[in-house]
Amino acid sequence: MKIIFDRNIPFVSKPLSSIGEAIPMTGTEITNETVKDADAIIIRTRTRCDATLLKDSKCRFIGTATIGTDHIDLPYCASRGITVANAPGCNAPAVAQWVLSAISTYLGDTRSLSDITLGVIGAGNVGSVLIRWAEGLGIKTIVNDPPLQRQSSGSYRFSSLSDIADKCDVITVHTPLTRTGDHPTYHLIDNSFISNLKRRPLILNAARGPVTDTLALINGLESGKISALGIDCWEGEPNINLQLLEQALIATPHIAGYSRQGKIRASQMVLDELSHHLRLDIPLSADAPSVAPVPHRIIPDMLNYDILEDTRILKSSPSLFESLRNNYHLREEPSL
Ligand SMILES: NC(=O)c1ccc[n+]([C@@H]2O[C@H](COP(=O)([O-])OP(=O)(O)OC[C@H]3O[C@@H](n4cnc5c(N)ncnc54)[C@H](O)[C@@H]3O)[C@@H](O)[C@H]2O)c1
Ligand SMILES: O=C(O)[C@H](O)[C@H](O)COP(=O)(O)O
Repeated sequence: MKIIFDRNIPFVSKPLSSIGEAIPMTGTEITNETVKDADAIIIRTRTRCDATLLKDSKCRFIGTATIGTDHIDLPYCASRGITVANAPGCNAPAVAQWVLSAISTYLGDTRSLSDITLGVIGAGNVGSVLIRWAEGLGIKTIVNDPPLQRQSSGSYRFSSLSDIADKCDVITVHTPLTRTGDHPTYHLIDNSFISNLKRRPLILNAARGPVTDTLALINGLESGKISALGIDCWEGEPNINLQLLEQALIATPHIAGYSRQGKIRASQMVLDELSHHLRLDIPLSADAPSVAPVPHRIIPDMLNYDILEDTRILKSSPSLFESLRNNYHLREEPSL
């Protein structure tokens, strides 16, 4: 059994070595040539899994230690009988921590959290933790999620995007990146949405860069329709738009989900899925300490994340985008 894994995924090396030849590689070393004779690969968002990578490979399992799967050509994998597993929700609390820290930083001492209305677009794993924590902190929330609404889930009172544009002081996106289907999210936040904003909101993107249109964000800031931006996910990463970087209040190198707990959960989830795929009697266990349950509610003191320090570092060294991610100190999530 040969398994190739991204060397930046913590806590998997030992367990994988216990079941076969486990080879660590950087995301860019994982190529068609190197995966040809691999049975399984364990990757991050930095390895694009499509025909170019997988053609003529014997790989039948892809585990991505991430929430997002937009770097994987799912139809192609299905057509080749390749099982794909991700880590749903693994780092949702870390992203919620990033959003609430961004909002606190934006408000400073001038307004309190209970003064604002937060628009959450996408109420899945990340959005739902964020909504619960935000409401516990006294923030009013307005939720938009047409696919969830269509399933007539009773969890939220759903609103339209135009309601969000009308009523929100902060707007944050937590959708997958999709280009097809009934509700595509590519450039969901575009010139037309921004032209309808009524309250000069802070706009946050810790989902995927192309969910917001970079030029529309810059125009919105310059025209005064938007009062500030917080960007963790960028179009064209790692070659990000330097004007957007300069103008954003919060600017981080796609590390909103980078908590110690999130990484442990992600590693354990992909190992569980690999165990299932291989029908191992004893599931693989991540070589990591256990993680406390996610708190139902948090208090402001539990946010304790200096998002401006991460912003300062990226603004001073944008060309190090990828290396800042690879060497990021893993944050502690809010915990009781
Ligand atoms: N910045 C980071 O480090 C980081 C970390 C984790 C996840 N993410 C990204 O955050 C996003 C959300 O992750 P998640 O785990 O909550 O995903 P999820 O699949 O659990 O939830 C996404 C929600 O978005 C909704 N949605 C889909 N299309 C929509 C549309 N057009 N308008 C409104 N809502 C729509 C879905 O119905 C779903 O409820 C993903 O893009 C993921 O890749 C980023
Ligand atoms: O999809 C996710 O889970 C996040 O975007 C994740 O934090 C990206 O992590 P990476 O690919 O850098 O490990």
